[in-house]
Formats: sequence, C-alpha cells, structure tokens
Amino acid sequence: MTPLHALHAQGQAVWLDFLARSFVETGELRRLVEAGVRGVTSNPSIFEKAIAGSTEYDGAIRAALADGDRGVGDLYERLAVEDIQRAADVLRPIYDQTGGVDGFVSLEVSPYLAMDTDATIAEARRLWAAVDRPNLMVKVPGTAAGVPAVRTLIGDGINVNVTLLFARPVYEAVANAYIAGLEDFGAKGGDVARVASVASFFVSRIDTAADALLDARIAAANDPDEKARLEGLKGEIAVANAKLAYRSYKALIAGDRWRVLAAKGARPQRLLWASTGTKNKAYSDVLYVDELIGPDTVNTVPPATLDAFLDHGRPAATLERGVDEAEAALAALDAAGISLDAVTDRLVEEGVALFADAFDKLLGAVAQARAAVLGDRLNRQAVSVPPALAAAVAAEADAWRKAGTIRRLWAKDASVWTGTDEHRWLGWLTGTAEGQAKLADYQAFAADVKAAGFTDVLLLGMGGSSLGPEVLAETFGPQPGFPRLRILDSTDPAQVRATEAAVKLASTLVIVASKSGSTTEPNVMLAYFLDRLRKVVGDAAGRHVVAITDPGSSLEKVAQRDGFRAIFHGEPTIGGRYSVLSPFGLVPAAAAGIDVAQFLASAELMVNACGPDVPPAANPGVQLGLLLGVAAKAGRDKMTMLASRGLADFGAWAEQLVAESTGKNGQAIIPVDGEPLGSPVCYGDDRLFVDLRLAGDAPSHHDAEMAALEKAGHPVVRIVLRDRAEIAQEFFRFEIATAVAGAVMGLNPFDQPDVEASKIKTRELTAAFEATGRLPAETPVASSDSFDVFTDPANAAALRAAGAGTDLDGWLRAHLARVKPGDYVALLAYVARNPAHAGMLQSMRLAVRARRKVATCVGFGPRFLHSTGQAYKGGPDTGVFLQITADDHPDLPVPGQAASFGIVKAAQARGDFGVLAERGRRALRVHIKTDVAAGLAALAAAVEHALS
Ligand SMILES: O=P(O)(O)OC[C@H]1O[C@](O)(CO)[C@@H](O)[C@@H]1O
Ligand SMILES: O=C[C@H](O)[C@H](O)COP(=O)(O)O
Repeated sequence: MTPLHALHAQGQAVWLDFLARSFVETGELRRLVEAGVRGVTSNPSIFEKAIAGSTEYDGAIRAALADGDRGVGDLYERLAVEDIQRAADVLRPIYDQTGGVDGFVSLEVSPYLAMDTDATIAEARRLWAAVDRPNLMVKVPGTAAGVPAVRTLIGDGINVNVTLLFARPVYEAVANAYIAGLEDFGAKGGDVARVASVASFFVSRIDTAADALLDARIAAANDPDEKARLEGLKGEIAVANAKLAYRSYKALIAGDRWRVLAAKGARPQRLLWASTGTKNKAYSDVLYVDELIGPDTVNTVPPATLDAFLDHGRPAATLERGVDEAEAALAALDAAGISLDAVTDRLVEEGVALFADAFDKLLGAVAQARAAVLGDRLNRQAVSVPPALAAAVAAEADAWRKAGTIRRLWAKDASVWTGTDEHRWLGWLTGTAEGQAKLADYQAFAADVKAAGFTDVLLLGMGGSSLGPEVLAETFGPQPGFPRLRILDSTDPAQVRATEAAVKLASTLVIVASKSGSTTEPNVMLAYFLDRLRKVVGDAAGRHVVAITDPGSSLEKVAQRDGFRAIFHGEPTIGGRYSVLSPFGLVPAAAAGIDVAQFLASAELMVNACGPDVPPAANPGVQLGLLLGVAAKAGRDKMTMLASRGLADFGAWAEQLVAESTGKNGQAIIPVDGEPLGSPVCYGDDRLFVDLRLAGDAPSHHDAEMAALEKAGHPVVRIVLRDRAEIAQEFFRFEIATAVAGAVMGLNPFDQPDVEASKIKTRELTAAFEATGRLPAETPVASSDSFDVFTDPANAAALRAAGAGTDLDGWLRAHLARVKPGDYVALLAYVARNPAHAGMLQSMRLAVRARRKVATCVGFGPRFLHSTGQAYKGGPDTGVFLQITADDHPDLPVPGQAASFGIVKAAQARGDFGVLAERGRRALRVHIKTDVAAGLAALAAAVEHALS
C-alpha cells in the first residue's frame, strides 16, 4: 500500500497538479494512476511550462496546420484539448470504478475571461463539448463574475472545478452556487447524481502573502515577545484558513438544502486543496499535505510534492484537529493589524493576473511555433530600433499586453481609440473570412469576365477604391487568359485621354468603384467612359460596366438604371482605405484573373498572426503599429517606405492608409513613398524606415545602405516576402499597424475630417463655374511667359518680407528657405501621372532633400487629395507645399455637365490650396503656362537654382 492509498483510506484523494504531452505519452501518468493518483489538474501556468518550455508540441502544431492555417488561440486549444482528452482516457477507469467520484481531469477557461460571466459560460460550454469526456472538469475562477457562471454551468450538468478560492466567504458563495446549480439542473429533469464539482481552495500562496506582511511587522516591532508571537504565526495562516473552510463545508452538507439533493444522489462539492507545493524552503515540503488530511477532500499536488509525500509524508487525519488553534491564529493575525480579507482579495486579483501572464507567454510561444512551421510562407518582419525608442516601444507593448488591448481591439471596443464611433469601422478585421464565404461569387465573376473575352479592365475610383486595385494590377501583372487591369484616378484631361488610348474600348470592362457613390472623380470618369462606350458598343454599354459601391448609394441606382453587368456591394463597416481585402479589392482581382482563393488564404496567414490571442511581442502587426505610434510621438514621424521594384506600388496604398488614418488634430505619421534610398547624411532624425522586399531581390548595395542607416540610429523595419503574391499579407499587417498606431496616438484612425474641407471649397468653385461659365479670377504674385506664381495674402506677405519679388526664382528661394529640420516638403502636382513627369518631380524632391535634409513627398492631384491630403491639412504644421498646376491643352468635356475635366481639376487644386492657406500652411503654387513636360523641366531647374 502506497502512502496514497493510505491517504485514500482517510477519505482524501490525491490528484496531480501537472500535465504535459510526453508525460501522458510515455505512460508516466498511467504509472502514477496505478500508484494511487486519482485525478489531474491543469492551469494556464502548467500549460505554459509544457508548451512554451519545450519543443514536444512542435509536431502537433505542424499536424494541426497541415490541413490549413489556424488562429493561435485555436491552435493552443487544440493542443490542450488533445492533452486533456488523453489524460481523461487514462483516468477513465478510476472514474468508472469510483462511480464518478474521482478520475477527473481539469481544464481551465481562459484567464482573460475571469471578469466576464457570459464569456466564461460560453467558453466553458465550448470546452465541455470539445473535450467530450464525462470525466472532464472545467475550471472556472471563483471571481465575482465566475461565481454566477458556476451556477449556470452546474445547471447545465457540466462538471466544474472552481479555482482561485482564497477566502472562506467566497468559498461559501461558491458552495451555494453549486447547490443552486444542482437544483436548477434537477428542476430541468437532469440527473443530479452525475454532476461533480470541487472547490479549489488555494493554500500555500496565503502563507507567502501573510508571511511577507508578518515579516514587515516583525521588523517594525520592538518588543521581543511580540516579535516571537508574530514569528509563531508564520507558516500557520494558510492551513488555519483551510481548516476553517472545511468546517464551513461540513456545516453546509449538514444543512437541509443539501439533504434534499443528497437524497437524490447528489454528490457534495468536495474541497480540493490547491497550491499545495511548499514555496518557502524553510517549511516542510509536505506541509500542505500532511496538515490537511480529512474525509471527502482532494489534494492536488505538483510532482515534487507528490514525490516528497511518497517518500516521507504522514498520512494521518489532521484536518479536523486544531480547529480552535486555527481560529486563534487568524484572530492573532487580525490583532496584528493584518487583514486576511485584504490578503485574499489581493491574491484573487494577482491569481488572475498571474494566469493571464502565463497565458500570454503560452500564446506567444504558440504563435512563434506556428510562425516557425509556416516558415517563409509568413512574410518575415525584423525590427531594429535604437535603445531609447526600443525601451519606449517595449513599455507600450507591455502596457498593451497587461490591458489586453489587442483583444479589446478585436472585440471592437471603441475605447481603444477615442471612444467615439470607431466600433462602426472595424469590419475589415473579419473581411477575409467574409471574402472566403463569397469565394464562389468571385470565381463565377472571374469566369464570366473571361468568357466574355474582355481585353482590358479599367477601374475608375479614388483613394481606397483605387489604390488597392492598383497594387494588385502592378504586383500581379497581367494573368494569362484574363484582361489587363488598369486604374484611372485622375481628372487630368491628358491622363484620361492617355488611359482611354491604352485600352481597347470595345472589349473593355469598366469597373466604377466608390463606396459612397458620391465622389466627384469616379462620377465624372464614369460619365465620360459610359458615353464613350455608348459610342463604341451602343446599347451594350451597360454590359461593359460593373459597380462596386455600398448598399443604397446613388451609384447603385445609376448601375440599376443603366443595366450594369454586375453590382457588388461594399461592406459599410469598412472604410475606403481599409477596403482592399473586401469587394473593393477582390472584385478587380477576380476580373484580372488573380486567384482570389489564394490571395485570401495568404491574407489570412497575417490575420491569424495578428489575431486577438497573439500578445504584442509575437504579433507582427501590433509590433509595427506600436513602433509607428511611439516613434511618431517621439518625433520620428516620417514613415519612409522602401520597396523592391515588383512591390513598389504598395507604398502608394500604405500612404493613404497611414496618412488619412493618423493625420489629424495636429498629429500625423507622414508617409514618404518613392524617395530613393540615400546615405545617412540625407536624413534628419525624424525618420523611420520600412523596407519591403522580395526575398533575394535587393540590389547589392541595398543591404549596406540599410545597415548604414541602422548604424546611424534610424529605426528600420525589414519585411521580406518570399513571393510577390504574398503582398496580401502586407495589406492586413499595415491595417492592424495603422489602427494600433492611431490608438497609441490617441486619435480616431477611421475618420478623415479634413478631406471634406477641400471638397467644400471645390464644390463652391465648380458651382461658380456652372453659374458663370468661368472660375473666379485670381491674380498671380509674379508672372512670366512660362509661369504664374500664386499664393494667399499671408504667405505672400511672409515671402515678400523674405525677399520674393517679381520672378519665380525669388519666390521659390524664399519659400524653400522656410524649410527647417523636422519639416517635410510636398510637391503637389496637378498634372498627368506618367513616368516622364514623375521623373522630373523626383529630381526636384532629391534636390530639396540634398540641400535641406528633410523628408520629401510627391503627390499627383487630385489623386493625393484622397490619400495624403488629409495629413497635409489635418496634421502638424511641418509641411512646406509646392503646388504645381498647368494649363490643360486640349481640355476634355465631361458629358452632361458644363465643367470640363480641366475645370474640375483646376477647382480641386484651388480648393486644396485654399484649405492649406486657411490652415496657415506654408504653401506656394506655380502654374505652368507652357507644355507640361517642358514646364516641369524648367521648374526643376528653378528649384535647383533656388536651393543653391
Ligand atoms: O470610395 P469613395 O466613397 O468614392 O471614396 C474615395 C476616397 O475618398 C475618401 O473618402 C476621402 O478622400 C477616401 O477616404 C476614400 O478612399
Ligand atoms: O488547481 C490547481 C492550482 O491551479 C494550483 O494548485 C496552483 O498552485 P500554485 O499556487 O503552486 O501556482
């Protein structure tokens, strides 16, 4: 007979407070069961040690991922459920032999839910069903929120182990919840005899806490007798508290209410001594076993305590001995000014936090193991940050971890941001799942487009409705057998014409994309192309057009009226810049023959990597967002995007996302896209670099240049894609990162308050045009045959005071002299976006960067108005703007309205400038009166000269 059998003879069962996969697989558990162990308990710390502390789960993680990716929480649960099921099967004979008294295995609900009754109930029910073993006990913490959950679960007939019990009154409440739950279950016709429960009363942690308080009193006491008295209480309190809890138990089962249930075969909820591993080495290593032996109890012991007890434990009935002394010890503690209630309250709180910490570690380890299994299928991210910034980011990350902010973000809790309406704009979090659900629709659409023999797809849209599709077009390129996807997001007449010339209109499918349906540009572009299509294909024009728009928009009505080929609805809870993984990206992707299933599967890899269960340290999107937000607050607010050639267009999408989301209330992360990589001397200390690369696709000098930046103390984020198709992942990474950065900056990343201002001004100007046939006159501050220079009175006065006179050079010189460290210079060009124009703007920006060492941005109007424009107006006053406009020869009429494309564009430029001026921004406009390319070349030379 082992000492365990001797204990059992006293009425106490020993369970093991430990579990690990190999422990079951090697037969170790079975051997202990044969030696007398009659149950197993687990908790988040135990799983953390098992899973995070070993590689023994790697194979299981690999197997779990073999049939598709999974979220990290899901993955953990699968491992835990498997372990619990295997242990339950080993213990099943005990359960059967004892008629369901012993033989249980406990699995704890997520510690994150400890303060949420409904969530605890839901999770316990889910685990009960998932494990699907009668000898499971679901562990529920005995917190204020946990106690009502106990009643409900028992009322369902689910076995419950109530954990984290320290205080006797709480234990009594739990015992009553058990009785009430059984009554409920019985009233529903349930067999109360088959429900089991234990109340896990924690022991050693009480001594650890009480002893520390006693030590402080002892140190402060002068009287040697008092010191001795206090010393005598050390190591006594936990056992005393437990003994009195047992007295309460006995009283409860002697009560009438219990007798009624007992008569129906109900089994008492036994007290289970938990936390019985000795923490203080000065005490006996079997203290919390030897002292608590009594009938109808359980003691769950860690392996070391079990070994010690098997070696030298004393299986004598002790539990009901010394109850008076126990009372006296607790009274003495109270007399010493130590409140046991305060101790036990704190222990519950700490207990929840400790298990949550362990769970964080555990999920972080699972996330890492998942990432290792996925290998380069998951785009890699490496962050290199100077020490002070790294410390600030780590502190923020820890605050996020402790507060569970990622879970709150995923739970759409607006208080993560400003507590206004953010919860209404988070549909993108689950967008990929919805895309998967509608896969067949996308595939059918792709087949339809292919069968119809279209040669081109022309997408008309702005900002979020065009930038994502443009990345797809550029990154994936034309797909065999499918039409080529092109994007038009301009009102520049030359650009509209060039786009028209690039497609075969008779076999072009036009996709008009506008969430609101009321944006000017897509509407005028649609009017133009519908008219052109009617001329080319007659009544079949509608069959050449597809609309993507939010339900009920004016565009939807037009689409219905004109018999469009298809109408796809956007999701109203997804804002434009977060919409690429919704129909706004997926419809053009399908039309262009991009494999939507594969695209979504790739995106989901990142969705899962950034999921609610992945703590900040292992969560790539959150990590990036915390860095962006913390860096911006510390003055490194110029997110400089570098990219492999094949991925170059991604920056334009990220620009809108980041600028429109964070550029408001005088704050912003200013995205810098398309600026070539330079040596450290080119940069001020306001930069953060994000380097997006295709594996193996870096020019030889690139790594050395990046390393030099790193060495110079700039934060560098390196993201590597094994294949360009994996760009899908980056959309989601950056969406999460932007939302997180917005939270760190304390703003609402889902509105765009300052875009509307320039729209209003533009509308006023076009209304004036419609009424008078001309835009209001304006007077240049300087003029030549080639250029007119315009600005508002305040800028004009400042620049004149700085020496500007009658020629362009003086104005440019004075304007660019205002640029100071930490500023950025933005070239806002309302001209056709083509390589020749872009090249000249690049040379201007590089001249500025070389001379002023500031960040430089280039935007084509009106495209940038729906992107970086928000930050330029709503962000900090660090922008220096050079707006470039040009005469449009020839102009292009918009069918059905007086204002031509050229007039619309001119009104947009003037509206934009008006708002910049109104906000007191440093802004100058140069209007090219000659041929645009020649004018840009001359302007580039003038800028160079003005900087010299
Ligand atoms: O899809 P819509 O409604 O036409 O909007 C286009 C773009 O205009 C904005 O609303 C403002 O610029 C962007 O946020 C948006 O992506
Ligand atoms: O159910 C078991 C408890 O979770 C465990 O005994 C806690 O023990 P500890 O205080 O040693 O962490």
